[in-house]
Amino acid sequence: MALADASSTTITIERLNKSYAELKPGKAGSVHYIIKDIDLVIKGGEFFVLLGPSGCGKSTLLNIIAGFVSKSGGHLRVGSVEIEKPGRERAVVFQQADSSLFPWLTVRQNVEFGLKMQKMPKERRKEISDRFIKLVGLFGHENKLPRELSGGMKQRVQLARVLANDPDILLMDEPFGALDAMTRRLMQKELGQIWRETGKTVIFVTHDIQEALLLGQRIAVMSSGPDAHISDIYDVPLDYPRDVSSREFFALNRRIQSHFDAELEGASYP
Ligand SMILES: Nc1ncnc2c1ncn2[C@@H]1O[C@H](COP(=O)(O)OP(=O)(O)OP(=O)(O)O)[C@@H](O)[C@H]1O
Repeated sequence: MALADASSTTITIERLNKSYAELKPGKAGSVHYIIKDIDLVIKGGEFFVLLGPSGCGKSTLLNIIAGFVSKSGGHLRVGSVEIEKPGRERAVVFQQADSSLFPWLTVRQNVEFGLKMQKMPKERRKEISDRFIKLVGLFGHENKLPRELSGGMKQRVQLARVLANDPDILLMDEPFGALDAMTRRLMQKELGQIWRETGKTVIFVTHDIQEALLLGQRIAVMSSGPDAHISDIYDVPLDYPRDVSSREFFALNRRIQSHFDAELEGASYP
């Protein structure tokens, strides 16, 4: 895999808004903002984490970057190109693999799907799928159908398929949220290694502070919605692989936790 050119994969977000028409009685005709006036620059090659409480708008922001959801205002550029729709340089790994895998295709056929669409010759496709099937630890399972796999294995197929397509930008929406603790840790390690090897830009959504600290170079904390915005950005100046038991890790964890505690104080569900 070639290292991506950093400037062409820098993501620039300016005063980005997403609003929907208000449906509550008495408010018809007005709009409510899910996210409001978000400004961010995510550098090419960066591992960037979006951290925030459930329902704050993380997936909405990620889906706008993916081009699946339209923005209501502001700007979003990859390199110098304004983004309005999905593109091959961006790929999404979803929280649930089930909705993204083709149930009638084997593991190998799922991984090779995008390459086949590009009309890549069979031998080259096999070389690539072999590499990523091995990388995610599914060697020996390549002829199984999704229904014959565990949840964690399906999630790994999804990751292998996305990586096989070699996008410059990986958009990951709580991709390990449904996995057991051990598989989750393994996948986090694999992802960290892949990122270090390839220089891809990664935007990783999570609500887990420890996961954010294990993976991210920077962690953007989103405020709880409505009108969600980036309330703070933390640099994580720790070497990889990170040691959860180190004093620095623990201190950062506590700092971010107290950020949330302060936000939660006085907050209530609508
Ligand atoms: N099509 C829509 N119409 C109206 N409101 C929507 C729509 N899609 C999402 N929302 C609202 O936007 C808010 C943010 O949702 P989003 O899925 O982005 O949050 P999230 O931070 O990813 O949550 P979680 O961590 O639970 O997945 C929620 O209040 C949700 O109800």
